[in-house]
Amino acid sequence: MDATLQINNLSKSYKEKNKAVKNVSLRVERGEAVGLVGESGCGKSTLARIICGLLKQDEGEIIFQDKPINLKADRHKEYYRKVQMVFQNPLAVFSPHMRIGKFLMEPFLNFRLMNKKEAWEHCSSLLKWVSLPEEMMHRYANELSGGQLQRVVLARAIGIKPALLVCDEATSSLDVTAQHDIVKVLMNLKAQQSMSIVFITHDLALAQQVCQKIYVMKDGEIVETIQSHRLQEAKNDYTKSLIKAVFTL
Ligand SMILES: Nc1ncnc2c1ncn2[C@@H]1O[C@H](COP(=O)(O)OP(=O)(O)OP(=O)(O)O)[C@@H](O)[C@H]1O
Repeated sequence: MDATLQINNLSKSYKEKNKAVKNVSLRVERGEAVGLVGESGCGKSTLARIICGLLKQDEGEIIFQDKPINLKADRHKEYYRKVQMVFQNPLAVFSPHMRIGKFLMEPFLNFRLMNKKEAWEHCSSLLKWVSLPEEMMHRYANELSGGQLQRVVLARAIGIKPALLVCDEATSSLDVTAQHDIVKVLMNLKAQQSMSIVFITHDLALAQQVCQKIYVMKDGEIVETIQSHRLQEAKNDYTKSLIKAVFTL
């Protein structure tokens, strides 16, 4: 398989936190969904922000579609299009009085991928893709629920056909039904497109549902890599404790 993303020996410290990410290596194949699972504070978001080019690593290398990433160089615009991110809180993404249509159309117009009419039509069809009615193009963000807004965010991210989608606790703020809707969209995506997904969560059961492969992270390090269907064969004690917590529930 071709790798969409290869990370080699990545480390990052903050002034207040030495080695929030320690010597992390991981690989995401084309069309593969990979889970990054660990408790709060283990470094998942730091890693996500580095992958998305929002933060610079101290050490290590990111190879995207066979080329090392240097975001200072002229490839950054292309990178920001090819790598899309969905964060935990959709409310933080919208200003309340922004129309959904305007929000959805923005990247297509900014990247000059379409004219206004084409973008409108394309975005209306994206809404259908995430099971929202087309008339929502006219609605304001503050008229939608958190789950509906997150589906809009997801529609925009996948609409420009990124090679890599990074979901950082994208379902954590949602109720179970809304969470299920988002997972359904991701599963459909995986089935229909060759997009790769990095799915970041503290919820091992959810990661197992969405991903083929899971990286377990603790205190900034990857402590185990395991295929989702082989979770029961986990060797690392921390992974075992996460599994036990799921089954206790
Ligand atoms: N901007 C920052 N400045 C200083 N320390 C930070 C900063 N961002 C994160 N940290 C610290 O780095 C460590 C890793 O944080 P990070 O947010 O990456 O973890 P996480 O696994 O995503 O946790 P959560 O799920 O709670 O967001 C934590 O100890 C955190 O306090």
